[in-house]
Amino acid sequence: MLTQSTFAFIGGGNMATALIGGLRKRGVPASAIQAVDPFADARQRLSADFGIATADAPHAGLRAADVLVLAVKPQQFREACAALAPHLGDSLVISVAAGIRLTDLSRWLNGHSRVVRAMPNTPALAGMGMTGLAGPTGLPAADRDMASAVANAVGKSLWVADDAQIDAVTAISGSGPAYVFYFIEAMQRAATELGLSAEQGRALAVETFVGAATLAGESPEAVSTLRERVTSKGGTTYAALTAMADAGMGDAFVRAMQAAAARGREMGEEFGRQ
Ligand SMILES: NC(=O)C1=CN([C@@H]2O[C@H](COP(=O)(O)OP(=O)(O)OC[C@H]3O[C@@H](n4cnc5c(N)ncnc54)[C@H](OP(=O)(O)O)[C@@H]3O)[C@@H](O)[C@H]2O)C=CC1
Ligand SMILES: O=C(O)[C@@H]1CCC=N1
Repeated sequence: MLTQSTFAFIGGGNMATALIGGLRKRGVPASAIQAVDPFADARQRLSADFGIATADAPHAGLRAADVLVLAVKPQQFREACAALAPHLGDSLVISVAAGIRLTDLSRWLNGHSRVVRAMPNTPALAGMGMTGLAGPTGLPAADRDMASAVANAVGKSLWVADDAQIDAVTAISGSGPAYVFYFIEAMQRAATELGLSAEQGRALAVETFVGAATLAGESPEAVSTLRERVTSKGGTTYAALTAMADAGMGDAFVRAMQAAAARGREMGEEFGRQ
């Protein structure tokens, strides 16, 4: 499916780079991918890394794209749609922007209905992304399959029932890598305070995340059971988890994700009002 199709990216930053890299790895030829970005450095990097054609503004050639991926910042989104609209053909349009609602995306593209809202994450750069997807009622099955295939080129994906749930996906897995990095940083700091080097701390923390996440992914057991199995009675893990509970970390963590989801909804209002 992917190798028979043509792709255009509007915005050539982090997310576009991850997705273009994934498509190339899946065998999509460079000649089937193009990108638009006003930033000369971004264009140069994309041509050097992937050998794809780039342009500084939307143009008639975009009509030929089977799939158009909108990967600009939410603040730049409406303007990017306005510039794209005169050159939009019948492409499937996939937006990866946080907060931007499907109804606004469609409205800004003059009622275009072949639209999908996607929320990937930066592990996509390592081919281990997780992407949430939502589409309008009546989205053709072929468009759903294509959006899944694009997302799966950089990892895994799941569909949610409606657009609003993408704000929840954003709070959990879209922003999620930052929470993991935050914990790795804290573990690294603790390691140095406990007499290990920063490099040793990083290696221990990273491998622990990789190992624990792999175990949780492979095991049919509840995650709480996996946690309990580490926690020997009266032992070190119990001491650590008690300190975390005393500090209210679990609740604080849930509140943090509620704040992220609320910000996503707020961005939808803020940028969708225009
Ligand atoms: N980073 C992340 O973890 C995730 C990000 N996202 C979403 O992905 C989107 C892109 O994020 P990211 O890749 O990190 O951002 P970047 O800033 O890396 O990339 C955006 C690029 O788009 C360019 N641009 C600005 N205006 C236009 C325009 N009108 N037409 C074409 N290109 C334009 C920017 O140029 P310039 O720099 O000159 O403005 C920049 O090069 C955002 O909407 C974000 O919400 C989704 C999931 C995760
Ligand atoms: O912080 C943000 O708004 C974007 C969306 C998910 C990750 N980064």
